[in-house]
Amino acid sequence: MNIALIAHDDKKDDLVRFVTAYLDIFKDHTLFATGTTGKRIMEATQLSVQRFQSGPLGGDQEIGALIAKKEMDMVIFFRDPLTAQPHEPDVTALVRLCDVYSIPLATNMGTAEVLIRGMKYGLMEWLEGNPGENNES
Ligand SMILES: O=C(CO)COP(=O)(O)O
Repeated sequence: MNIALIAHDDKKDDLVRFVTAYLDIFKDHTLFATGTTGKRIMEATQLSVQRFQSGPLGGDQEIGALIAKKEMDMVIFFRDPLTAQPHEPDVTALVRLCDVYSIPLATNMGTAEVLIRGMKYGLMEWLEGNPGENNES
């Protein structure tokens, strides 16, 4: 599966810890990330991550473009609900595209745990190879 990993600054440590805890799962998937998040993950793990621009410089939109092209299967985006982001419209657009294409999206650790455990037990099979399939028009 193609998985996007994104975290706002105050949540980056949490995401690095999360990815490290589930390394045995993430290593079998193709990972994408916004610039700084991807750098942090690669520094902390042996994982290869395709990095885009930093979020404020367009990284969220680049990941959104992959969703629109049906090339993304899951988004794990640890948002910081307590800090205003200069690129909030980009964040909203990314979340919206996940809804448009029915892409599983975790915006916090609790939901991410459920998604990753779901993957482990094969609950995401309906998605494989068919991102956004149910929104074909
Ligand atoms: O701002 C972000 C998401 O909106 C994340 O971007 P970075 O990973 O480059 O910090």
